[in-house]
Amino acid sequence: MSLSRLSITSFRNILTADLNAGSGLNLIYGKNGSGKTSILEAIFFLGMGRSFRSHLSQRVINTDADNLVLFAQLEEDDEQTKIGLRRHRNGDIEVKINGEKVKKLSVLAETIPIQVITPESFSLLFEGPKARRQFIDWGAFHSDPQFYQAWVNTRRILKQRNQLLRNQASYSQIQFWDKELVRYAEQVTKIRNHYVDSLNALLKGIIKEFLPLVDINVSFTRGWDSKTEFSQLLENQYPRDLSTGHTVSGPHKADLRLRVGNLPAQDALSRGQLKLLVCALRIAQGKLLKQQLNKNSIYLVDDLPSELDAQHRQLLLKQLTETGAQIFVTAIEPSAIVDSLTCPPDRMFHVEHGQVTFIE
Ligand SMILES: Nc1ncnc2c1ncn2[C@@H]1O[C@H](COP(=O)(O)OP(=O)(O)OP(=O)(O)O)[C@@H](O)[C@H]1O
Repeated sequence: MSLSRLSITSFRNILTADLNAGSGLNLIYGKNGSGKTSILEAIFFLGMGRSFRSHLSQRVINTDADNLVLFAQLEEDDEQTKIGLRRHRNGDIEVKINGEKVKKLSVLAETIPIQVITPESFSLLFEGPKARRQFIDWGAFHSDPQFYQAWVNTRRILKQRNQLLRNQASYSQIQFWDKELVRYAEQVTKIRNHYVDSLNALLKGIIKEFLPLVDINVSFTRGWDSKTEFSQLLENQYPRDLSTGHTVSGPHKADLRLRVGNLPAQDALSRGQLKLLVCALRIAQGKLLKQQLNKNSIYLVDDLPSELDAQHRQLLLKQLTETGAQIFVTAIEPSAIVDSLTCPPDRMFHVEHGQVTFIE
């Protein structure tokens, strides 16, 4: 899977741009504020219907426009897929795949599996468990078709349960929902657990190359005490849930634990090492998807050179290119990437004041 054509209209400072991308490494370079990240953000927006930089999607629409328009042509084997997206300032979003209107944005994510590595990717480790859970769920979503609906159902029931708790409902009223909650929560947990197990096998090899001297351990925690059945836990914790007004433990608290010896990874590793660990996690995800579904991810790597020395830059680019996936990399100076590659980039684009130029 690769994106052969990308057309951007009224996205941040890009008024119009047309890129014919290569199926390998695409280098996007330009000065600060020129619009490099905006190109990656536009690709991400096409895959997710939202930005990776801002929760407020209207912020990505160019200040002088009412809506933004994105179009992409994807190639997989001999098949072509055309995706069009229009996002209005009032929040309306229209998506078409091969001319057909699409209602659920999850169809976009299924069509374009996207991996993002940005200088902010550390948040995967530093922020609360939400970002790490999203990391697991990206893989669970792609690797098991049952996951999405099971997770949607879990969240829906949790919401209803929490509403009842806030209304001081009796345990017998809550119990009705708990039966269904347990069923979906167990399904979600099983898929997540299985996914992290499969990922670990690949991850070990990648981490060994990136951080050979560090003993990193990655494990899955399901969101409640490992010795107690979920149904029992819900019953035991009812008084506490009632007093807090929400379900304290459950699959919505699942996490990925990253440890170096006895310490959390963020306390034991330098910033550069943390960046490499995040990259290793993302590369492992891409490789696993390729193994499981023979589907390539698209990697968006913003400001790749930052925080990395020349040796690790080289190593990261080697690992990324070896995945066989299409890669979009940004840098201020092209030499920061070109000098770390064993062969020239597939395509190069220069960005200046939102204008994108293909460099022959
Ligand atoms: N909605 C918008 N409308 C118009 N311009 C915008 C909008 N949002 C952001 N910008 C501008 O678009 C520019 C593009 O920023 P972007 O982050 O893509 O640059 P960059 O090349 O990645 O820079 P850096 O190297 O500093 O990360 C910025 O100058 C920003 O002020």
